[in-house]
Amino acid sequence: MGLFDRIKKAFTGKDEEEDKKEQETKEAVEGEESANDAESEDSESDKSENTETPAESETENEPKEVVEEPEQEAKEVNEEPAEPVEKTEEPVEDNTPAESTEEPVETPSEESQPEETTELESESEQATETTEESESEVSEEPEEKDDIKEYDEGLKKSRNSFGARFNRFLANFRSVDEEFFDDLEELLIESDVGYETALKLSDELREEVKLENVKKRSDVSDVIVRKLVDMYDEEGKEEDNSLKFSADKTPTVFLFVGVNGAGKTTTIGKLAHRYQQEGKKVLLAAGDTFRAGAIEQLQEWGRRVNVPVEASKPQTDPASVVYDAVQRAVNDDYDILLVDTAGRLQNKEGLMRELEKIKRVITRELPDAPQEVLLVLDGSTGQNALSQAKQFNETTDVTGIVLTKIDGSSQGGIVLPIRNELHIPVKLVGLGEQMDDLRDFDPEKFIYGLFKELIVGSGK
Ligand SMILES: Nc1nc2c(ncn2[C@@H]2O[C@H](COP(=O)(O)OP(=O)(O)OP(=O)(O)O)[C@@H](O)[C@H]2O)c(=O)[nH]1
Repeated sequence: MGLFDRIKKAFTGKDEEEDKKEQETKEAVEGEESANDAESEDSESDKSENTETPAESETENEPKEVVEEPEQEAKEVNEEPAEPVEKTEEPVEDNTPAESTEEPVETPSEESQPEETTELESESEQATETTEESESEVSEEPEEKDDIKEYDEGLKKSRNSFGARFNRFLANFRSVDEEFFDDLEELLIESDVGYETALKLSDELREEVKLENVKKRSDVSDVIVRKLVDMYDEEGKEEDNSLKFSADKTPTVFLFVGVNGAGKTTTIGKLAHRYQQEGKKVLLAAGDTFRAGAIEQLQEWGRRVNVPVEASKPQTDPASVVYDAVQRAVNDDYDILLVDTAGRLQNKEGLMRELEKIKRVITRELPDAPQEVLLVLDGSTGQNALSQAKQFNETTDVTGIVLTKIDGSSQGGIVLPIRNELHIPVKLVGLGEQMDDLRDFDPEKFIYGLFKELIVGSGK
């Protein structure tokens, strides 16, 4: 089952096939009803014969109920989107292996990442065993529920912005012709799904739309959103969104790169808080010795979350600060070292050389480190974030992306080209400025947050 259907089934209890069947039943019933009406108009005497035939009167009554039921169900789901959290267990169950089973069992990551995995796995089991009871069970797992809610709220602006564009596009829909595909490409490019993705999608849709014989507005909407969601799902089959940790007792090192103001220091502060709360020994390294104030900013975060910072004077060689930090992390048995770096130097080449040097220093001391080179991108900058990612990726071995400032941004759709065109996994998402506002990236919840009305409400 594709992601579109998994989300749909999770929130409405039925997939596209079931939906289609109901639609057909409904149309059949309506057809039958109008045929019956015509018959009864034709002849008053026939009317008595019809009502006497039990088989016919049954078919007239039964399907009517089938049609009414789902409509009501869908209404409820649309009105209270955050409620059916228990139902999200199903898509998560389908996708979990791709995301989390690859994590090495012995690594410390077990303590952070798999917390969710275990929770989701046990939820899945419960789901198959006791679907009826799960509503009350979910209330005992507020963390999961809050997580969905945060994605839901954080992506509201992105969702509304795409939804508004999409509705305008649908309002103009007359028939599936060349103008339709031109408008579709424009819509997708405007919506930041990425140029290549937009063209690929519209090409694939040409075929699919023909095959599926799309005529109605709701069909068009369904086919487009399904394709968008399933293409994203498909492109991510090999993607591992979990953070990697040291496989032995040596410290794990995460190196943070990205342009000024993207949110590196804030993300480091949030992560330090997370691992500190989990009982890990965390050290920060102030590797941005270039920007005035950057060291103090990191030290301020260190004080807030009660984590030490290895720092030196401004303008010192950042590689030497990082060297000191690695030595300290090894000698004092730290679990995690988070390294801040400069977002800008005199020129791009200089910056990239500096990053390479920092990386070499780390690897010389700890051959398996850094376990992650995390590129921090300001998610609210849309296409700009995408081109930054392309540039960084050309010169630095980026292992994952942190997408910040998704809260209040209308550019959440940027996750689509990041995956479809760059193939770098998003690993963390910033959903606010506070220390708790950082989430492990969950592609399914993110996609639900982006398109929920268009998926859940599709075909209605
Ligand atoms: N709303 C929101 N704001 C964020 C988020 N992450 C960071 N910010 C804000 O973005 C601004 C810049 O963040 P920094 O962490 O200083 O960015 P930086 O990449 O370290 O910047 P430099 O130190 O200049 O290289 C700050 O005001 C943060 O509070 C987020 O997820 N959501």
